Amino acid sequence: MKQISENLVEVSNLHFAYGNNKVLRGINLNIHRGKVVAILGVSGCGKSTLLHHFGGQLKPDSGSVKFQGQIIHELDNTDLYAVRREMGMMFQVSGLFSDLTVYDNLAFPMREHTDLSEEMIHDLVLMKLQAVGLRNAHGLMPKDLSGGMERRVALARAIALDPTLIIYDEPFAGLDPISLSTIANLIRKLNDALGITSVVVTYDMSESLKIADYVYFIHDGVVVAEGEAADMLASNDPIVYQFIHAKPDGPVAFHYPAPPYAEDFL
Ligand SMILES: Nc1ncnc2c1ncn2[C@@H]1O[C@H](COP(=O)(O)OP(=O)(O)OP(=O)(O)O)[C@@H](O)[C@H]1O
Repeated sequence: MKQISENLVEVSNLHFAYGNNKVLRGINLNIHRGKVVAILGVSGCGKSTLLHHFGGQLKPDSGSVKFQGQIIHELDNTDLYAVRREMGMMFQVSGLFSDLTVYDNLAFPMREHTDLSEEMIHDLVLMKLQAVGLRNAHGLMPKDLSGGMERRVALARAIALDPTLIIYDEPFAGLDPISLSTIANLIRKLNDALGITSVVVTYDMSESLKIADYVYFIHDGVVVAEGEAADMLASNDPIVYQFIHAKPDGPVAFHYPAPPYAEDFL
């Protein structure tokens, strides 16, 4: 019998460069089934680039990403398509269709990817909206939603096809503190209620540490620290401390790598 690994996703020694810009320099991390895992790092450290390897939009220069034991970059189109269906995604930009109601935005992936009847889709759409507290907003257009509501609809759409994994890319960006807390709590609640696995990629340390089980800190294309969220909050590790307390000075350099300053003067 095939043994099911505890890890839903395994990233091994992942390297990737855009031309000469080496963004990922040997990332190693695992996403445990059933957990909320946060991947934290400052803007531009390569978080989105890493995520694009999960769905096979980018191919590694070396190393691999495995999803349920399958090496993503070795899959043919049919298998890659099947894997992507198991991954729900929610991005900072909601990506809702502006000319469709909330209901139709949610029904869209179901109509597109399943043979379910309209009656069944109706029940499922309302169930997903209920899960994010917006059942009665089904008739609204995206322009009528607040930023927080729009993010919740996007979340409902991310779970439309009952994914195994949900990937959140900067889910808290641009939200007021109350909406931000609502989204954070929903990420945790949905993860546990639906028995799924969640990856939250963000620069928002405080909110993600509140809801994550495990945390990876990324800097300069490698994992520089990792651990249980509760341990990270109490950690004296200088790198972790600098990240969590947003200190501009510390082991993580403020300056872009450069030769000594004096060398730039003639
Ligand atoms: N399509 C691309 N072509 C060339 N360079 C890119 C491309 N996408 C990203 N980069 C570069 O790769 C680096 C990492 O970008 P990435 O978007 O992965 O970081 P990030 O941590 O997700 O940042 P942010 O939070 O600001 O989105 C940056 O230096 C960026 O300029």
